[in-house]
Amino acid sequence: MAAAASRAVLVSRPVTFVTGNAKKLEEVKSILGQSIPFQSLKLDLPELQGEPEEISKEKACLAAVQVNGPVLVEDTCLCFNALKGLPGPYVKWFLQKIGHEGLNNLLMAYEDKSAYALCAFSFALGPDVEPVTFLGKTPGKIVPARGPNDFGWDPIFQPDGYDQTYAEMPKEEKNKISHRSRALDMVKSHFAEAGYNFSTSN
Ligand SMILES: O=P(O)(O)OP(=O)(O)OP(=O)(O)OC[C@H]1O[C@@H](n2cnc3c(O)ncnc32)[C@H](O)[C@@H]1O
Ligand SMILES: [Mg+2]
Repeated sequence: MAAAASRAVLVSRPVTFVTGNAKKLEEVKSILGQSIPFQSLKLDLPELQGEPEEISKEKACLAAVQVNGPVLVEDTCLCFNALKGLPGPYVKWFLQKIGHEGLNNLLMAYEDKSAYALCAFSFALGPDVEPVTFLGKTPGKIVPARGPNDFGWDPIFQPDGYDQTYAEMPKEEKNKISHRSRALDMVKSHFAEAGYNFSTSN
């Protein structure tokens, strides 16, 4: 282990975090701080249908071709246990079409309002390199919207152990326990173990 940590792997390009979502980028910046230097690229990548891990991996492959270098992407899901994990990766379209109230109404027929937020980060060193994926999960429940409406489904997701929704929490609090920060903890460990040393001069 100590040997792995002391081995430096020089990578001639900086890591690019590719997303079309400014709010995700804001959170990733504040969670990573200076721990992983990265640049960002605003691109709305096409997304396959399927399991979160596969969608995320495929996004990384497409991003690596566009960037022609190391990329980090993520795909976020909101999964309702009563609906066997749906809407999951399709929550973006549900949110756009039926909103917070519609998402709550999907659970009207069920007593079980439990849900989980899931983030699948994928990292690829470049095109033609198999991406690695890191999953972060935060359990909670779906509630009628409370708090500022500035990021996706934050107002209707109340994490377990809290009486505030993600939207009502101070950002630093959400970032300590969120699906995104849990997945990024694993990304950080992976980078530390691999000993990557990314050039930031590109
Ligand atoms: O370009 P990408 O990175 O794909 O950005 P996106 O906005 O398309 O994001 P996703 O495909 O991952 O779809 C996830 C949906 O969930 C929303 N979302 C993502 N993370 C969230 C979070 O932490 N809290 C609330 N909503 C979130 C996001 O706005 C989308 O509507
Ligand atoms: Mg997307």
